[in-house]
Amino acid sequence: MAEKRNIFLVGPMGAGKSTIGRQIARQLHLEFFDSDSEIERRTGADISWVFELEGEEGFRAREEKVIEELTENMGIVLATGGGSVMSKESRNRLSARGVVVYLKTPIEKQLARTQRDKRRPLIAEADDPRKVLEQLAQERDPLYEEIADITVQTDDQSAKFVVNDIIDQLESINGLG
Ligand SMILES: Nc1ncnc2c1ncn2[C@@H]1O[C@H](COP(=O)(O)OP(=O)(O)OP(=O)(O)O)[C@@H](O)[C@H]1O
Ligand SMILES: O=C(O)C1=C[C@@H](O)[C@@H](O)[C@H](O)C1
Ligand SMILES: [Mg+2]
Repeated sequence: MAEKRNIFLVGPMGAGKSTIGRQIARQLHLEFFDSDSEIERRTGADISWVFELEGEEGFRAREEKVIEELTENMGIVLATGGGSVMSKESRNRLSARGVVVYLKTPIEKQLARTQRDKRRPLIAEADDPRKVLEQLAQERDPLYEEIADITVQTDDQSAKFVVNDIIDQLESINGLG
């Protein structure tokens, strides 16, 4: 049997990491984790509450710890938070311990997909969410690219199409599929 490797999804807010990660896990019969949900489970508070109480710095420390622990697994799918790649330690752990899938998504789509969601305090409270997303993209795109083994455009493709595309690409990588 092929070795069970991890699949890690990275990319910006609204790229579809949680949605697509969950579907990949279901199709491949792997366990699914989401670093944002894990932080919420452990703290008993939602993401915006953690930001409010502990600041972004406190949230990032929790995120790094969750990624450190979850990447110790074997054979999971992990949807990471959009800013997790800001940590060099997390980038190292993600690229060493699984196949990294980058969901590349234009700002326009990110805006449309994140409109009614309170889980993203960085844009929920911004006067100009577009500008925030542009600044984050400038800073983070090179970091997503740096660790990506597979890059998938999620522009106009349905979540189902993106899931199948990723599974096809995973199958051509040694040890998966
Ligand atoms: N390919 C797609 N086509 C259309 N809608 C999508 C697609 N992928 C995700 N969505 C929708 O976009 C919204 C945001 O997706 P999701 O929460 O999975 O993003 P995310 O990458 O996990 O964001 P975050 O980094 O903030 O956790 C959801 O409502 C989801 O249903
Ligand atoms: O891009 C980001 O910095 C974030 C993305 C979300 O997944 C959450 O982790 C949080 O809202 C911060
Ligand atoms: Mg998510």
